[in-house]
Amino acid sequence: MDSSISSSASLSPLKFRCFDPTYAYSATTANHSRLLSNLSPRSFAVNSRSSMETSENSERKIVTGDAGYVLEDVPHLTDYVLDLPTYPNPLQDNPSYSVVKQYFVNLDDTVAQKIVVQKDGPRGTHFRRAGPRQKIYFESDEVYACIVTCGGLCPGLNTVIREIVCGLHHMYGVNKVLGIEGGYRGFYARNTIPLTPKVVNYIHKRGGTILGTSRGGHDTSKIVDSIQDRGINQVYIIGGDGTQRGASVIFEEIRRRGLKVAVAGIPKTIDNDIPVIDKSFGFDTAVEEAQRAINAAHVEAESIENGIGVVKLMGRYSGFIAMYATLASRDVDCCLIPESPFYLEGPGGLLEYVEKRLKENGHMVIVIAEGAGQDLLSESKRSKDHQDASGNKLLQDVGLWISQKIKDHFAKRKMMPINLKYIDPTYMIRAVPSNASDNVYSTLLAHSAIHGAMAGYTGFTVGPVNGRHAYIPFHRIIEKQNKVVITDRMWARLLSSTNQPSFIDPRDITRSKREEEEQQQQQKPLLSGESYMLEAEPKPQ
Ligand SMILES: Nc1ncnc2c1ncn2[C@@H]1O[C@H](COP(=O)(O)OP(=O)(O)OP(=O)(O)O)[C@@H](O)[C@H]1O
Ligand SMILES: O=P(O)(O)OC[C@H]1O[C@](O)(CO)[C@@H](O)[C@@H]1O
Ligand SMILES: [Mg+2]
Repeated sequence: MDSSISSSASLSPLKFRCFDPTYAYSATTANHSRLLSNLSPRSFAVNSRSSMETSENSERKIVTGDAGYVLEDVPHLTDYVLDLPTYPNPLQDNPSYSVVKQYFVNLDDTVAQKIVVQKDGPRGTHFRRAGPRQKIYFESDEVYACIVTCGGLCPGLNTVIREIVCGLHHMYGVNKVLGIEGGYRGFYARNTIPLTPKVVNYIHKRGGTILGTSRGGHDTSKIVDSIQDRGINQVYIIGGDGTQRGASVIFEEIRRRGLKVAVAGIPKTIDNDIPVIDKSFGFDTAVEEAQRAINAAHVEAESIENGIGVVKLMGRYSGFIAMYATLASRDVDCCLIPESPFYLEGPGGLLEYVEKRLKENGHMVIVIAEGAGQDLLSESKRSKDHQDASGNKLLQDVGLWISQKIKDHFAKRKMMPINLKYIDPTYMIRAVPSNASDNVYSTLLAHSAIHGAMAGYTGFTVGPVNGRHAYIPFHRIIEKQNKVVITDRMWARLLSSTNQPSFIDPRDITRSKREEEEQQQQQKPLLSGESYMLEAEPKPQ
């Protein structure tokens, strides 16, 4: 019996559920049929809920247990490839690792998404714990891996590349790793780079990605053709939400073709906008670097009468960098993020607050995330929607816009001369090498991805959930974005540290809370099993 099955089967009593009828095809094939034959036929329940946005065929492997326990499992090669042989994990003979007690992850280990629980509350969603398994599905000399980086830059990309190459080599004796140049389109339109531990030895000290990156150019069948033609059987895809969507489609096509190819996603996003995981690599480095710009803005503002420093930071839809840099700095008087609407004119508006701060303090610092206030800009400039090659909305420069608005306000009113300095460090923050903690974090992500692929898991993104690395099915990563919740304590801490007005109409707070509650309600059936057409019966003991 293969590892995924034994692990699932031992979580008894179990209820197997899926959300898409296409699951039936894999359930009746390969090893899963053996597992399912051990369960009551009624335990196979189908729900009419629509499948995820980008991959219509996506299946969801849901295992339920006692007390509202739910495992949102990831696919395994044995779901659709028949009779795959297994091999002992070479790590057990590795001098560095073999001394570790219980080095291999217990097949039943799962990681809880919700760790604050009540006595009688449901245990909630869990994910399969990441880490090395005793049995693996690839022999060392059989593996032909490739790595691709897509989307915008992020500190730590080179570290992840380095650690995939070195991890595969040192832990599993894999020598064939190919770097795909220039993002997804590199699979079919660019050269490849053979990657060895020697080639990647020093790359973690450099910013960017040695492989290059791009937006757009995702042609699924050409990409999978290239994977198939080259004989690649492990695909490591490093990128943000768009990239993970692309990875999900690639995985679906690979499964459709029945290929023994593991697809592992490593989440990269400087904006920290990927849900489920604790945080993304490079985020700490970005916040640290952002603080240097805030310090400069503060020094400039403080040194001159009525000085105003404006710093624009990245954050297209999520203002995490701005929020954390502001909280860390304590020199910021106002932080504006996409999640928190604001207005300029009138009582309680931004301009009134700027006047107040200058009168009280003689200077002020404003941090603004690039996605903040875009509705105001669009109104004033009547701009058309422009998109980048991946379909992401191109933003207007809110930093320049707000600086001009503040200048115009004080000029018009002839009340006090101001000195405004606008600093835009956005790309400087992205292009630096990762700091020490992001380097270690990136290493763990790379290793978790390798262990997962070697153990035959596929169609997953790896990342820490409450501090423990887990394998998360693609659909959970791409179904929504991680955003700052402005009704949470962290944003309240920020408001209290800057003393800025919340700029929010109390009615908006009520609406936001209601939306959150509704969202939780929508998820409830998944946790409690209420919406399933057939209720599963526990396996007879
Ligand atoms: N829905 C999708 N289906 C297939 N491919 C996609 C999809 N969305 C995006 N991609 C591809 O993923 C790659 C990266 O996407 P995108 O430019 O949005 O960056 P990202 O991965 O979200 O990173 P970031 O936004 O953090 O810079 C692009 O090559 C794009 O074509
Ligand atoms: O200019 P580029 O490379 O398209 O990237 C800009 C975007 O990439 C990000 O860094 C990540 O999504 C955003 O914060 C930013 O809007
Ligand atoms: Mg993105």
